[in-house]
Amino acid sequence: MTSSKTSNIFGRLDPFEVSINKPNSFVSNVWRLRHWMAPYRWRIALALLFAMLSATSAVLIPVVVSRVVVDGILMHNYRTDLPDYGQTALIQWLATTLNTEQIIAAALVGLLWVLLWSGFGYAFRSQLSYAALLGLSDLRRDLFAHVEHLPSAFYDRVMVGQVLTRIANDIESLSELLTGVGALAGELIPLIVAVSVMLSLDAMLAVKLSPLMLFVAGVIVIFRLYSSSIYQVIRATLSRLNEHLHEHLSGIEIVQMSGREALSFQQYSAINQANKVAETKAIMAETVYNPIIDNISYLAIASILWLGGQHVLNQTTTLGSVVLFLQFSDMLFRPIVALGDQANAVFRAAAACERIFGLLDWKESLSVPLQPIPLPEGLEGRIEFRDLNFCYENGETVIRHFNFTVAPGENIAIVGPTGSGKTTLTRLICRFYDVPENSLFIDGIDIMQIDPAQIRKRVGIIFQDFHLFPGTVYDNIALGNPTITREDARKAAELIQTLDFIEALPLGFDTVLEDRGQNLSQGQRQLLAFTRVIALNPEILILDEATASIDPETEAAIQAALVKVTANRTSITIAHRLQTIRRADRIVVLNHGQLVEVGNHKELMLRNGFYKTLYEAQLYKRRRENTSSRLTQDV
Ligand SMILES: Nc1ncnc2c1ncn2[C@@H]1O[C@H](COP(=O)(O)OP(=O)(O)OP(=O)(O)O)[C@@H](O)[C@H]1O
Repeated sequence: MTSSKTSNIFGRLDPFEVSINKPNSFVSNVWRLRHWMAPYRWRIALALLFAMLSATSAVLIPVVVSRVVVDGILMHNYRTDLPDYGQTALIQWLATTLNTEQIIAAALVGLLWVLLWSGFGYAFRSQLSYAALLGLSDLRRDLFAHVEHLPSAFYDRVMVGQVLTRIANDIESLSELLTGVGALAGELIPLIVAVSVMLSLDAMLAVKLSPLMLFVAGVIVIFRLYSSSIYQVIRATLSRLNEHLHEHLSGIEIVQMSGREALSFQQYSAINQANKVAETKAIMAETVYNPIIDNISYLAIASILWLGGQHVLNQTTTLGSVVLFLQFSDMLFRPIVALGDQANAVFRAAAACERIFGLLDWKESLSVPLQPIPLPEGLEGRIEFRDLNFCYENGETVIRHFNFTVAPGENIAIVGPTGSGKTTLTRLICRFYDVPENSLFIDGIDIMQIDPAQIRKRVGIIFQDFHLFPGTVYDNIALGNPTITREDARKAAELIQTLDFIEALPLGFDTVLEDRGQNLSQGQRQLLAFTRVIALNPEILILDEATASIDPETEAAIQAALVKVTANRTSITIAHRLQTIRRADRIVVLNHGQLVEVGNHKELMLRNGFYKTLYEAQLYKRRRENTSSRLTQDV
């Protein structure tokens, strides 16, 4: 029995198609971030404590100036009914202790609060940024671990580049959000402290000023709603510009060969123009917005002088309190403006959260048996297809009623026109996809009852597009498998006749392969791919057109080595060039996913069927190519 394939929360949608317009999802997504931030909660708590201490110090600076210096020292108006948070007593004590004037003591205490304000502010920001960095680095690691285990079917639909940019860019957006929220907390705490001080000094004046704050908040909200749509267009056009650049530069030779430069230029210019229009709108909006915000703060100063002045004349407040209100005006507006400035980061983070968690929640996986049947120690290598039908996600059946048995140790070749299903068959044996139960067996065990990881340890495959990882030659042969020693790698290289070329490299097996083996020739890269699979010593070997890009001399060496490695080992070779598989025990001929003929080369040629037509067509094509290349050389 196998566990059923887990359904995903977005049905058939991809995580990158998920709309961000899901009410409440942002709040719940941000709330979910606590899972990654929780290990750093003490650091966050410490950061918040520093923020409070910084805010308190920030508020005490104006208190010293207004209540002690203006009201007390300059106006001699010591009103004990108004709070001064112990500053008058502290300054008087300091003046007596230092035997100095009160104004000097006030300046020293003011300096102390300035130093504490900046010191605690620095400690708050650094602790919070570090906590965000650690939490998001854990999230990035978890995301990578998750995408690494998503099955091939997922990557058939979603481009790898898309996953990469999502992991990089979306985490960056979250980082902006977390540090932005931290910065906001750093502004909001002084705001709260300032408002409570203002209410305790002159509640009426504070209430009279509140409509102005609401007006500022309204202006900011309207502006940010308008600008967010512009910034969305800017982001979309920028990423399309990048995509266009990437696609056209990576295929620059094809673009130039097919004379597509002008068309490509036109397309790029059109997106660039759309970006320019949006950027211009953004510049216009910002140039109107910034002076408005600046002028609003002057309006606040004027309102405080006007309303506060009346209170001073009525003797309901002191001059020092008005000075304090003036000093606080910046503290009141800065958080509201900062909140507006963070709006874009919040919109970006909302989309990023949606995609990150959409990807993390993507539960697509291969069916894994609850109690897998272990593969026997020494695998015979019998592969049995019983009326196998298979279709990819798009629903079209690509393998139809396929019945065939590969005997232990047999060397099979699969041939057929392009798109006939050759590669698909080999991918099914490697269990990159789920197949219907009781349709594919290895050594008599239904492949759906075997743990996929087990299968991949016992089946070696050389893909058409083999992949070399950053690292040394040895790293690329062993691929982190601790059971493959250097000696194994050496033996494999010897068998496949790659030892000479590896030892000729500057550091032999320790030579670092730059940029996916760009410092090797195509043939050398393919030889390494062969060495890798032979070092693994798999019981079943699959070769997908693996000799396609090797020069005749290297190919001859490989063919000789292959005779050795395929002896007494089940092997399946997909080869487009039919001359290379003439020695196969049996050749399976596929057409439109169906088995049309089976037999060895001789038998199939005698049958005068589909294989013979394919073979002769290829021979004819090859002769024509050779003739035309000879003619070109003669000319
Ligand atoms: N990942 C995929 N998702 C959807 N359809 C696919 C996928 N891979 C292959 N196909 C389709 O399945 C069919 C068989 O493809 P397959 O690659 O197995 O053929 P092939 O015989 O190996 O072709 P070629 O000789 O060109 O490599 C084709 O119609 C192809 O378009």
